[in-house]
Amino acid sequence: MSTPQVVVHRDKELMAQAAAARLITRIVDAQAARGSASVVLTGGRNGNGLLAALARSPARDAVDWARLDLWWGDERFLPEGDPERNVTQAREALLDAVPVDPARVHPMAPSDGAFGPDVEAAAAGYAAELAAAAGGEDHAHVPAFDVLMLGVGPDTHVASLFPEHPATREQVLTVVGVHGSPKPPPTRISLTFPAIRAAREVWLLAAGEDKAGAVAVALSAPGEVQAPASGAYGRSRTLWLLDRAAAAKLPPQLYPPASA
Ligand SMILES: O=C(O)[C@H](O)[C@@H](O)[C@H](O)[C@H](O)COP(=O)(O)O
Repeated sequence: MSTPQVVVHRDKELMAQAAAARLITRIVDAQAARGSASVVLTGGRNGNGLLAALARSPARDAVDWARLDLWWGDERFLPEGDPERNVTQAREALLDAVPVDPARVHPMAPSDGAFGPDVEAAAAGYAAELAAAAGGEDHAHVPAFDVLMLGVGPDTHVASLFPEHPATREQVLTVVGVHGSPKPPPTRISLTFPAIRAAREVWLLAAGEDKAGAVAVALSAPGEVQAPASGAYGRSRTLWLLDRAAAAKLPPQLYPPASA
């Protein structure tokens, strides 16, 4: 379990730009070291804001897009192409603008796909895809993700792991169906904590004053079922990327000198 690091940026836009630059560098380093990289994307405004900033970055094509595996931390269980799906939004923000290898882009199933409306079957299908991509030395039957990104909800949820929900308690399966999500739509697919914690690095993104309470709770009162973001950590790094508004309620010892 890696101790959370906190980096605070002036505002939401700068946080997205700085996080995008950080992701480019992390991918380039992984590709230089191992010939490929593996990243888990998150939905939500901050996750998509990062992707949009990356699309505009002058360093964007330092990434070898054909040698990048892209996965999702969660997905809204909606029909293919629905504008509310995380993969739809990721494609609009970045993926349609870069030459990714379609075989290495791994969206979670839509509700009108191969598994039909059976969200548990769709979750099991994604778990099988992850297991097939895992190497022998990998943890939890998922690939050794270089970076797994997570937006943080105002209730401290990450992915589609909501406080006190069954999916948040799952300790065996790597992917589950989620019903009755407090954040619409109600039905989702989500990685679980065993899958999240198999990542080398976990980056949590939060901007805006509506996240200040969640950030302070998650970083000071660990209890992953009550505050799921507190249970999201990487094997070698856990990084909280915030803007000043989201950091405003952090205890002083956790609030570093505000970065640019
Ligand atoms: O499918 C989703 O909605 C996301 O994966 C979800 O976990 C999101 O990241 C958080 O709710 C934060 O969303 P915002 O960044 O929009 O606040």
